Amino acid sequence: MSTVIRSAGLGKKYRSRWALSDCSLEVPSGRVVGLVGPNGAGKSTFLNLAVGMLAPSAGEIEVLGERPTGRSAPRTRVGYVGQDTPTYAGLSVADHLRLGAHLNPGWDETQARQRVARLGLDPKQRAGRLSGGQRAQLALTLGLAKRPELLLLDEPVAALDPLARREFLQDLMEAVAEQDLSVVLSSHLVSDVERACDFLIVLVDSRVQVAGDIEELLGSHLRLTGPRRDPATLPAAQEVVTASHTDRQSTYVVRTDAPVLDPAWEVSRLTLEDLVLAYMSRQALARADARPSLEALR
Ligand SMILES: Nc1ncnc2c1ncn2[C@@H]1O[C@H](COP(=O)(O)OP(=O)(O)OP(=O)(O)O)[C@@H](O)[C@H]1O
Repeated sequence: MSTVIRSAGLGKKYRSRWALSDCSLEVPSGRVVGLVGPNGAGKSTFLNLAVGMLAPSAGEIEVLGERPTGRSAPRTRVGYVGQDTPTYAGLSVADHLRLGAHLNPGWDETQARQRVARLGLDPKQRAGRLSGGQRAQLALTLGLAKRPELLLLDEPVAALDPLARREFLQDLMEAVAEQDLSVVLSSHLVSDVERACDFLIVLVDSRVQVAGDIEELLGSHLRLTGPRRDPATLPAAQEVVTASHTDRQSTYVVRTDAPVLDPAWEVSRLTLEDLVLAYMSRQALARADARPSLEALR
């Protein structure tokens, strides 16, 4: 398996506050990676470090085998579309395509033109006169036509209407299949991740909570419901992600590779949303310093 992003102990600090801390990851190539987390979790910070717009305060990051801020940074091999869908207000759609062709050795003119036509964007229209969603589409078109090996997208679909969003994710999956492309996209929407992604990173409070192949993660997480039970009595092979209790009943989300043999438990699988929410609420509990003791969670 080759790796497109590798980070070890990566961190970024603003004054005394860590925007990203202790991030150690290996992102495999040829995947569409969903980077999910609440506002302020550190998603943009991670993407900015990967594209070389920020330098780490701690640890290191390699993208396509190179340091993103170094001399041999793979700038032409990495596409990036930021949250603010960067376009030049005074330039027309056609000007943007010309600029893209000028700046990028691997520029795919046909793809860019076809996409602009399919989206119904007027080549003569200035970017400043496009709607927010149209500007986002233009920025995404530029990102794809660059034909990067790795495409980093920060909230790419936030400004798009539901149909446009679905079509864009479809385009992305086709590009991955046809162009030998890897993608990391940040999103608040688990439904988008579910539709397009096969690898998940959950980031909360500047820390990676869980990362891995989505099918494997869904296969190794279970919900156990049964008679009320203290977490200390669970087998060591069952890592507790979340726990909640009523007077008589306990519900755990556990990570385990071993089968659950205890007949007292009703065992069920998680949806991707359940999984993401479990890791988010675990971190929220840790933040509130409410360890999952039976009393605290009553
Ligand atoms: N330039 C900056 N100066 C100071 N703090 C910053 C700066 N940029 C980001 N931060 C802080 O770093 C943390 C992580 O921010 P980041 O933008 O990476 O989060 P995010 O997960 O992308 O959030 P969102 O989903 O809202 O875009 C936040 O607490 C934010 O306030």
